[in-house]
Amino acid sequence: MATRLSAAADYEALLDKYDTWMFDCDGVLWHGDRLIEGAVDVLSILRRRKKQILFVTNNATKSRKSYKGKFDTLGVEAHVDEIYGSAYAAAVYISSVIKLPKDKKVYVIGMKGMEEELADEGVSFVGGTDPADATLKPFSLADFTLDPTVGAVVCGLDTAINYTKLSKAFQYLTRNPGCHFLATNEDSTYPAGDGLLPGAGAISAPLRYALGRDPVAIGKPAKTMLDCIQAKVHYDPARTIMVGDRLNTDILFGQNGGLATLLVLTGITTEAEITGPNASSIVPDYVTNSIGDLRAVGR
Ligand SMILES: O=C(O)[C@H](O)[C@H](O)COP(=O)(O)O
Ligand SMILES: [Mg+2]
Repeated sequence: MATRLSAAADYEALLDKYDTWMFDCDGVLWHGDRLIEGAVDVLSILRRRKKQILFVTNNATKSRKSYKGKFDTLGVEAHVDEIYGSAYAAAVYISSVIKLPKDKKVYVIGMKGMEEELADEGVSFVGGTDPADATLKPFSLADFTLDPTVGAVVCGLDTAINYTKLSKAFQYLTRNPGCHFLATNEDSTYPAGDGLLPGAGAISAPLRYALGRDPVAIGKPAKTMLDCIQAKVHYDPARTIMVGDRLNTDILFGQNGGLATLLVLTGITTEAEITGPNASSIVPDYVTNSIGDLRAVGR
């Protein structure tokens, strides 16, 4: 049963209990480019209390560096080594776990962030934001030359998705022997500034259906994301809390990692999913309406 936080003492107790605070981003800190009320104040309270802060997002559209730019633009203190996105985790997985040979490359369905993280990891890639793939012309195999050096396809949120990209990825995954099929994350929806949009999971779904094969998913709730953080940061799981808006990614990720979990209701998960007859089997330790509620502890 989740503990519903409400009194100032509830939030004060949470601050006493946890030293490391992992924050999901979309739906917790912001919607698109619009900060959620109180987010900046709460982060500065945590910093004043000398808490360790990490940002853990499944959004693969930005690299760690470009997320740092977003934080700066929004006036939120953040340091690159505090930011862990699924594009970074996917690039590290390809370079350090799969150990893709240097003469191989990745076919990217995704945006600039994925390309930047692959480049930072020294992984060659094709596709992504290449203008040649950004076409609504019918795809013809007669015009396509298979690149035998493509050893992996990585699929993330791509707001310029089209039939050409899906068809090229399909060719590599069916014709290049051993070609890895990776998804940065599988969120079904994305809490944008003014409402819900299809998420990264909705981008890889056509491929998994056409292939009859599931990708290796890198982001939350997968342990891969936590492995990526643990390789860079020391924290005590017993004194760490994951703050998120989605039960089947953020909260499950925290539970898989032995962390405490705080669900906020400013993003994907609704009240009906945590109470009543159809409540999810994924039960957070704590629930509060918004991250801004932690301002109750005072400065
Ligand atoms: O569709 C996606 O990729 C995700 O919904 C989105 O990026 C979620 O990001 P997060 O809530 O993990 O910050
Ligand atoms: Mg979120």
